[in-house]
Formats: sequence, structure tokens, C-alpha cells
Amino acid sequence: MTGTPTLDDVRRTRPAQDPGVVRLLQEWAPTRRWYPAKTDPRRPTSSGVIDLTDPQGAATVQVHLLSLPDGATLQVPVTLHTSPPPDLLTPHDVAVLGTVDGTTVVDGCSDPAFLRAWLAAATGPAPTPGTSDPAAPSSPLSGARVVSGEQSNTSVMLPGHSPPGILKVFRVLGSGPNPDIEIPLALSAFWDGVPAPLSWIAADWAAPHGPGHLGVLSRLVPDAHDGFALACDHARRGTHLDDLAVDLGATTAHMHRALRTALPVTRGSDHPQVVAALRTRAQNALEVVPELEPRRAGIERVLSATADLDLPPVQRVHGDYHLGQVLHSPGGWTVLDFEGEPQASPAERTRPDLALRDLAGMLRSFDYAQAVGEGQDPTWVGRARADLLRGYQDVTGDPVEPRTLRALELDKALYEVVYEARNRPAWVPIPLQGVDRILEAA
Ligand SMILES: Nc1ncnc2c1ncn2[C@@H]1O[C@H](COP(=O)(O)OP(=O)(O)O)[C@@H](O)[C@H]1O
Ligand SMILES: O=P(O)(O)O[C@H]1O[C@H](CO)[C@@H](O[C@H]2O[C@H](CO)[C@@H](O)[C@H](O)[C@H]2O)[C@H](O)[C@H]1O
Repeated sequence: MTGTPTLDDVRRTRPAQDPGVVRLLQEWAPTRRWYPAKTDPRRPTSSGVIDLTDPQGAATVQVHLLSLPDGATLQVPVTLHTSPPPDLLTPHDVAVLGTVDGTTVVDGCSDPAFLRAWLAAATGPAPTPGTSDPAAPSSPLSGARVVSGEQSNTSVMLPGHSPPGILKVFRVLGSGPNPDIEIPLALSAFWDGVPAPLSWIAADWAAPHGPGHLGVLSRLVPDAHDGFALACDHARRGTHLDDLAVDLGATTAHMHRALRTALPVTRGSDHPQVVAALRTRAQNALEVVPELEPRRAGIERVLSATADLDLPPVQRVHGDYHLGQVLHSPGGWTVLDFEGEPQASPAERTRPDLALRDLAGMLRSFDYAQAVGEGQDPTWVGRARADLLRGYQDVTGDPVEPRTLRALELDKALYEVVYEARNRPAWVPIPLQGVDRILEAA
């Protein structure tokens, strides 16, 4: 399975015609975990609707697009029922948004009617022979469940689909092929460390944003454990990750090798651009989070130390690599979510970068696991870090340059301070302590 995900079978957008439904969405969306502009009091506005069709006709299926105050486009699928819907995937008080003129409006991701409509509309590469599971239950929706947690998008597991899949509904839409389809499609042709995309839906919406992808159905990794939950659990119990961290380091190096092969970049080193991006981000973080101000001089010192570094060539990278983006299963580690950082612009998300940026992201994540797991062993993070680096270097054969890694870790920690300030203010101390530790070590 190769090539790029097609953008030619594109669904069209029409203007929304029901102001009551739009008003409901304008109130409901900002209360959701995936809403990206929670601190902005301005309401999103409607930028259109895409119609899908439930083959069983149980509901009207509408994908609403909302325009956010910063110009981004947000996807909110809903279903409209003339009588209360019987079989939702989440409790009614969570799934039902409200009623408008006697019509019940339901969160699409919780409704089998939306899932049926999505599967019927999706296109994708021809199925690989032998991929359907003859033992699979007859309905693709049997056992379906919405993934709960700290996610930027909404995913629904479909273990009854043949082959078993997981549907990811992108919340903030980007123009052009979505990297979370494009990259796994390219890598899965020859590397089994990513779940293969099975099908997707493309749509066009108001300029300057469309066309782009609305979502993707990918192969489900069976018996998988979320990397962050696994690491928090180890930290809580005071057991070291050991081989898990070494293997994760090796998987990270294999991912970078696969990215270089599948998506080669002609440009070599890009020192000015990389250093400029570090400075821009530090400046932005200092402006957004006042607690960083006393650290300004220390931040400047770490960034200045990158001026005379001989940086390795840039390449396509994961871009938002942390423990929540990897799954551990009996087959080893699998890497998910190549969409890049949700706070970055579309251009930034696909820009070739230093592979070490991903390693820095994963190192930062051990701090989070120790903090969230309330780990008490002061050696836990240090040992996980050393094991990850060892696994990585064993595959690349090159020692990691410490000043570059430190600057990239600081960069990620500053991104995290801003991310937490906007999304989970109670967690700001986690990356802030990371910033302090990096500055002390410099
Ligand atoms: N292919 C898959 N197989 C099994 N579980 C998956 C798969 N893809 C995602 N998940 C689960 O869904 C969660 C969210 O997926 P992710 O791609 O990270 O979404 P988001 O962009 O919303 O963060 C993951 O943490 C994992 O628990
Ligand atoms: O939603 P995404 O997975 O695309 O990424 C964003 O949200 C993440 C939180 O879920 C955030 O990650 C930060 O918190 C994690 C624990 O919840 C931790 O493992 C990461 O190390 C930490 O960066 C990520 O930064 C953000 O882009």
C-alpha cells in the first residue's frame, strides 16, 4: 500500500440552514476537551455543513464546520433524531447535546448512525488480500467504543470491523493531505511500527483552508496499552521501565530511518531556520506565561549555546512525540498520531526538522509520567532517560549531541508550559519544573 491519500473524492460543504442547531454547537463545543480555544471568550461561527447518509436511515447525519476566532476550522459531527435515539456509545447525558424544535441533537461520535454513514462514505486503498478476519463479528460496529482521555481529536474503536479498526475524527481541520494519513500510509508499506490507514474522507470547505481530510480509519493494534498509562503505572509502583524504555528508544530510531526512506528531504542541514524556530517559540512562551519571566536569562543562555553547533541534516519527523503517542502490545511499540503539535500551524507541522526533536519530546514525557503517577523513586526518571537514549543510540550508532538535545528539550518544555496554561492550568508546574531542571543543568 503506497502513494498519497487521495484528495479528489471530496465532499462539498453547504451553508448551515438551522440556526438552532448552530447555536447549540456554539455553546457545547467550547466545553469539550478537544476544543482548542478554551480561553478565548469569542464564540465560534458556522462555516458550513457536510451531509453524510446513514445507510439504515436511523438519523440525519451532519458534519458541522465551525470557524474559530483565530480562523481555524473545527469539525463537529452530529446526528438529528426525531425520537430519542436508543443505542448510543456513551451515556445519554454525555451524548445528547439538546433538542431543537423537537429534534434531538446527538454528538456524532457517540452515535452508530454517524459511524455507519462515515464507513459508507469513506474511500481508501484497495484492501490487502487476506486482511479481513473471517472470525470477525457480523456488524462492523459491534463492540464500538469512544476512546476517552486527554485527546485533541476524537477516536472510536471498531473491533468488529474487518479488519479491526479505529476511526479518528480530526477536530481542527488542516488543508492538504493530513500528515496523520500521509505518513502512516507511506511508512506502513515497509515498516510495521505504525497502524496502516484503511480508509478516509476528504472534504472541501471555505477558502483558504480546504480541501483536506475529515478523518481516518486505521488498523487497530490488538491488546495494546497506552504508553503514558503504562509509564505512569510503573512510576507509581516504583518499577523501572528498563527494556521497555530501551525498546522505545530503538523504535524511535527505526521510525526516523523509515521516515528518511519513505519521505526523503532534499535539503540538508538548516541551522538558521532551526535556531530561529527555537527563538520564536521561547519568545512566544515568555509573552503568554508570566511565570517564565524570571527564567528569561537562563533560556537565552541555552539557546545561545546552539549558535555554533554543527547540526545534523533535517528530515521529516513525528513532531509531537510523547508517551501518549505510543502503544505497547505483544508485538512491541507502535507509533501513532503524526499530525504534529496541535498548537503549530499546518506549515510548521510538516516542516523538516531535527530527528532529535522527537527524542527530546519523549524524554520530557518521563517527567510527566513521574509527576502524574506520583512516583516516589528519585532515580526513576534518570534511568528511563538513560535507557531510552541507549536504545536510540544502539540503532543509530551515533552519540546524541547533548547541547542540541538540551535546547530541544527546553523548547518542548516551553511549548508544554503554554499548552498546559491553555488546557490544564493545574499541570503547569510539571513542565515548569522541567524548564528549571534543564536550566540548572546548563
Ligand atoms: N491503531 C490503534 N490501535 C489501538 N489503539 C489506538 C490506535 N490508535 C489510537 N489508539 C488509542 O486512541 C488514543 C488516541 O489516539 P491519538 O492518535 O493519539 O489521538 P489524538 O490525536 O486525539 O491524541 C491513543 O492514545 C490510543 O489509546
Ligand atoms: O493531543 P496530542 O496527543 O496531539 O498532544 C497534545 O496533548 C498532549 C496531552 O495529552 C500533550 O502532552 C503532554 O502531556 C502528556 C500527558 O498527558 C505527556 O505525556 C507529554 O509528554 C506532554 O507533552 C502534548 O504536548 C500536546 O501537543
